[in-house]
Amino acid sequence: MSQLTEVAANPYADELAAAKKAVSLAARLCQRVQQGILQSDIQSKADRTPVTVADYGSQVLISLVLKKELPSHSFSMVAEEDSEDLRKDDAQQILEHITSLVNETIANDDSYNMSLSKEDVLAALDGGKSEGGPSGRHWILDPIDGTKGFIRGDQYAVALGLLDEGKVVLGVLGCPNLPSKSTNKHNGSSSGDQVGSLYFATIGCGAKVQALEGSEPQKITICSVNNPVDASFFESLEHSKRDLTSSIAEKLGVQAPPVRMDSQAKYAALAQGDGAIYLRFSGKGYKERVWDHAAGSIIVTAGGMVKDASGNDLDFSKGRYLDRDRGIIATNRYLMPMVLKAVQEAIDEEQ
Ligand SMILES: Nc1ncnc2c1ncn2[C@@H]1O[C@H](COP(=O)(O)O)[C@@H](OP(=O)(O)O)[C@H]1O
Ligand SMILES: [Mg+2]
Ligand SMILES: [Mg+2]
Ligand SMILES: [Mg+2]
Repeated sequence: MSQLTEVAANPYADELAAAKKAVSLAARLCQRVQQGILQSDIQSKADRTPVTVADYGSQVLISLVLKKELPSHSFSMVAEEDSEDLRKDDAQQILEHITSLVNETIANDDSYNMSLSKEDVLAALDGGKSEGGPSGRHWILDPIDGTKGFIRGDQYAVALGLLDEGKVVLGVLGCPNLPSKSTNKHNGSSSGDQVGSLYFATIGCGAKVQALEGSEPQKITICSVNNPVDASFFESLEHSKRDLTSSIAEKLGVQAPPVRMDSQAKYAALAQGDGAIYLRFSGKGYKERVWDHAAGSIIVTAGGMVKDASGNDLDFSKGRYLDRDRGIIATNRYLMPMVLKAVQEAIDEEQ
């Protein structure tokens, strides 16, 4: 397809190009930090979850690139991180470190001739405070999803979505440690597959993958397994109710052991057919955030389905939290009815 035809066929072509550029640049910063991560690069947030210099740096770079690439667009972003902790007196050193990481990443890429001050960094972070909602356009950003995996040296994802009138219309997932075909050995490449991929989808245009460093995009397809006995399932390594997911798997007759992986890399792996089902059930009372699912879910729904435990589509139009019934299930259209039935039975038994 010529570039002109592609632009005509995809109303979000400009936004997609900008989002891919932003995520690629942020992923480069993350890769550099992950290779030599130190204890001093990691902080604990008020909710006791970890955040690193790379989470902050990634969010700054992405908001910067989106503004530079789409100067005529109004800018609203719902993002995970903010500047509050970095404005404290004891955070000056880490703020300086983030600022130099961002400036070095920009300098190593020939696109922009600019240098940010610490104040610019703080202001860029606070550009992510939008509440989103049902009207207008809002970027949804998780600058590093799976921070715990990132710190451990495992899977993580840079996840950027676009919400338009309450619907996710575009998603880009940068997965620096995910092989683009087999994720069975998800800590590295075992079969010569490309490691480090950019997955993306725009509404109605299918999902594709390309190398993070740039290559011709390839279509990806979700697996077509229709017998759960032949299916395998993904779950979170850190946040999964394993008694419930194993009960669901047992009811389905799933034989393979669960594949436990951090971050929205699970959505990417599912979308490229590495497994058949993703089950996400976390502890009671935990409210899922939109940035943990926006990009990943549109990459899966290009060929498959993502539902809550009652079989409803996820509703991203309610602000920073996802409005949903318990649990999130992603799979192909053949398995979804069977998985939903098993989910209901397992939940009923649990009560
Ligand atoms: N108790 C909990 N239950 C479910 N998810 C949680 C959680 N605590 C944190 N999370 C979310 O789980 C995300 C990671 O996904 P996964 O569990 O699939 O690796 C985290 O994203 P961040 O790492 O961006 O903070 C965080 O938002
Ligand atoms: Mg976090
Ligand atoms: Mg996250
Ligand atoms: Mg995060």
